[in-house]
Amino acid sequence: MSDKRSLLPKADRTPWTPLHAKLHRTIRSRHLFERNQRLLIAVSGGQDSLCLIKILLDLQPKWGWYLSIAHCDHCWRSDSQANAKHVENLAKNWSVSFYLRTANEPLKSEAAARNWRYQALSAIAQENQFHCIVTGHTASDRAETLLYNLIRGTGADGLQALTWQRLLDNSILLVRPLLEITRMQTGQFCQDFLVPVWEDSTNQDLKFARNRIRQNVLPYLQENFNPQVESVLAQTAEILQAEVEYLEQAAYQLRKEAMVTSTGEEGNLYNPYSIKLNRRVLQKAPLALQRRVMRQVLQEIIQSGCTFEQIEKLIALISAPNRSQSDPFPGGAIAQVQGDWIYLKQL
Ligand SMILES: Nc1ncnc2c1ncn2[C@@H]1O[C@H](COP(=O)(O)OP(=O)(O)OP(=O)(O)O)[C@@H](O)[C@H]1O
Repeated sequence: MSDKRSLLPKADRTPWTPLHAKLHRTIRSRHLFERNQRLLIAVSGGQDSLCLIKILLDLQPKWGWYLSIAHCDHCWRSDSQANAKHVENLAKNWSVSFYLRTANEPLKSEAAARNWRYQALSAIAQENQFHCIVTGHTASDRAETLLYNLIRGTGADGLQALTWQRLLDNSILLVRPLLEITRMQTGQFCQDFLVPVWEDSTNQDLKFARNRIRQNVLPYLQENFNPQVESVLAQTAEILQAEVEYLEQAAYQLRKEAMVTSTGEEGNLYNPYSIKLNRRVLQKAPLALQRRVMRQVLQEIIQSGCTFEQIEKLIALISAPNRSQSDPFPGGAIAQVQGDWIYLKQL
């Protein structure tokens, strides 16, 4: 494995800007990266990820990172191959190693494309000893995600969905260092320093909900309610992130307590076939934590997301008469009250 540092010749570096200073500060204060770390940067060719890689290349001499670029060709658009070539050429110009993954067949939906992309990026990272994948999600993406999930009804967890760091399935860390920088700022940066952005034609396509939020809803809110709507929504996501983390930890503790049997023996937290919850313990807890415990438990037995109604059915059992039981949940499990306990069983 070559460990040639990706170091831009001085002439190719952009001058130090407030955006450089901001990102440098964010990385340091949030401990996003360490010195000399190997970082795999996911570059679509759009303004956000190009701004990201350009600034990271400029910061590289201070941090000693080894930077590489990964691009995923979804085969979605007629120009996707040309897009990939464009990113490859930029990587070559910047003397950065480049990894490409191409989908075997066109991906049908945004969600399918995203899933495939994270799998592809993880595979590249794993094969090439990167423990960290870096994406160009911005404060604007955060605001859009918050609005999108609010409309879908995901609750606080969905509203804080774009976090600074997230562990992917294979223990590779996904890091999003641009969450305090808006799309307006990345666009201005690329324009000022002639960064050749590849315009993604699907960004204009209003058949995608996210584009309608970006192009119709947010400008409307900006004009008619609050010119700073994007920043305040991103800030709300930041606040919610800490609150959700706190509540999830508290719920985990409560669940542990509720699973301890009268003999002091601990129920198996991870075995969906042996879940029993103590109603006396749950009755004393606030509703917010009761709901989170029930959601954690349900997700394990259903093996996917659960609905508000399903959670509320379980909540009702906390104070229901003895022998009450729920209707079967998807997958066939039911919940049943036996004295102080709620048992969750596969039928
Ligand atoms: N085809 C791709 N190949 C590699 N990384 C990608 C690709 N598409 C998106 N990403 C990564 O995911 C981030 C967010 O993706 P999203 O779809 O919101 O961005 P985009 O509008 O396609 O492009 P950009 O964020 O670069 O302007 C990007 O900033 C980039 O880091």
